[in-house]
Amino acid sequence: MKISVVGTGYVGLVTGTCFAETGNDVVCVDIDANKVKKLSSGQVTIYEPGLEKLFERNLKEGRLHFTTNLAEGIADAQVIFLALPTPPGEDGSADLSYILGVAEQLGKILTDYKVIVDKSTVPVGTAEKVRAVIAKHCKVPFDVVSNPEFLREGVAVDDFMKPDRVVIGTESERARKIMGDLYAPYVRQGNPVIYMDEKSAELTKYAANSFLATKISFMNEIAILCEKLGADVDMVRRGIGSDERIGKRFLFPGIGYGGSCFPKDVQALVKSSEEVSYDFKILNAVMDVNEKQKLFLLPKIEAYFNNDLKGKHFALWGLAFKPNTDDIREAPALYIIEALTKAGATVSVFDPEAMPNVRGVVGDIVTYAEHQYDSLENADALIIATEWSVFRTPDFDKIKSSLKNQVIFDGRNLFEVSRMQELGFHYESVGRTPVNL
Ligand SMILES: O=c1ccn([C@@H]2O[C@H](COP(=O)(O)OP(=O)(O)O[C@H]3OC[C@@H](O)[C@H](O)[C@H]3O)[C@@H](O)[C@H]2O)c(=O)[nH]1
Repeated sequence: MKISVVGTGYVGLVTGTCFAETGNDVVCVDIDANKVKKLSSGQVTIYEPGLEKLFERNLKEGRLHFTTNLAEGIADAQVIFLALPTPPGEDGSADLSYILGVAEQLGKILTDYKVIVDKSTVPVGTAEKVRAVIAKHCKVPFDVVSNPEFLREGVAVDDFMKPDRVVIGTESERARKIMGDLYAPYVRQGNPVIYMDEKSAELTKYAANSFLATKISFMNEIAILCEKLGADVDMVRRGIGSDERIGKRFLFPGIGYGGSCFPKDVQALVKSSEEVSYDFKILNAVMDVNEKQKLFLLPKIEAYFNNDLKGKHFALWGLAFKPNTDDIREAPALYIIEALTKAGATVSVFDPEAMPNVRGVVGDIVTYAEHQYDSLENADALIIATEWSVFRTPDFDKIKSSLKNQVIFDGRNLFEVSRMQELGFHYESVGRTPVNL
């Protein structure tokens, strides 16, 4: 099929590349001429494991093209995906100006039937707005479909190629047929293509992310209780996770969720609820819990250093909001850096991918270690904020010989408490008994 994808950010580039991978002819459109030049010359503009190989192959085999010219980009397309940013506005509601701006242009240039697909995360009622804007100028028939994306950073290619489900929101039989044909290669393993109305599809995306965020905040509160009651959150997690009604995934406590999706989507859903005079109590609590959880380790660190962090030096392992991405948006590590430096401490950081992005945000208020063990030099303690696999089985002797104190504050429960006891570390984590030396 001939596909056009407008917007080559995270969702757009993964969507375009993965559609080309099953033989579709894909033209990606972006207003950023510099980016289009890079992409056309074979340079992938995001860090995403596994994407580069697919991208290079489909570019080389002529199934993937890039242009800044919208009319050229959609000319032969049967389906046009809108993968444009919907950043939070001042009040937390989603800013639709990019999507409606492109819809306006499409209305003026459509010359034959097209399916226009909202791929971005958009509030309920957006498909209706997109249709109205296009219809203002357009003389030919078209359909608007809501097709939310559920891919996760770090495993985006897998999530797209083998989705748990595909959600298609439209009443049009014609559009349902086209979308069904397009996604058939991705659901061969039997996962469903779920057809529904637009509004339900739009809300499905927010509800999915908000439910996962709720699950995480719930487990983080259980972790707090475990510490107060002397229970072990890892045991509780296994005890409840083996109940199929609860499920094992997204039950890991830690220092809170971050990223470009959960914080924004939970806030946007609360905002949409307020706009219809509904107080979404659970999600307000989820946001509140998560805000506090990002600094969950601070009181532990302050208590260990007698509430005086002035002149203390910390090593911080992990900056990205989660492993396998260089994304630091709403990353708990940034909040920890801010709190420590405000308290007069210094921080030496290490992350396998995200240091350039952090340097762009906080500059030189921290030092950037060449290697994870370099960050430990003369540090009073090690803090862990992201569960990169490279941190999972470190050289504990090297840690011991580098740190001033054998002290680790672990925000992602990487290590076994009993092992840390054996190794002679003072070890504090999330929802588990601390090892006090
Ligand atoms: O058990 C868990 C799982 C996740 N998390 C945290 O939750 C946050 C989100 O993790 P995800 O893997 O979902 O991150 P992503 O933002 O890439 O994906 C999320 O938003 C985009 C949607 O399309 C995805 O479906 C959704 O998972 C991370 O900060 C992670 O550290 C936990 O704290 N505990």
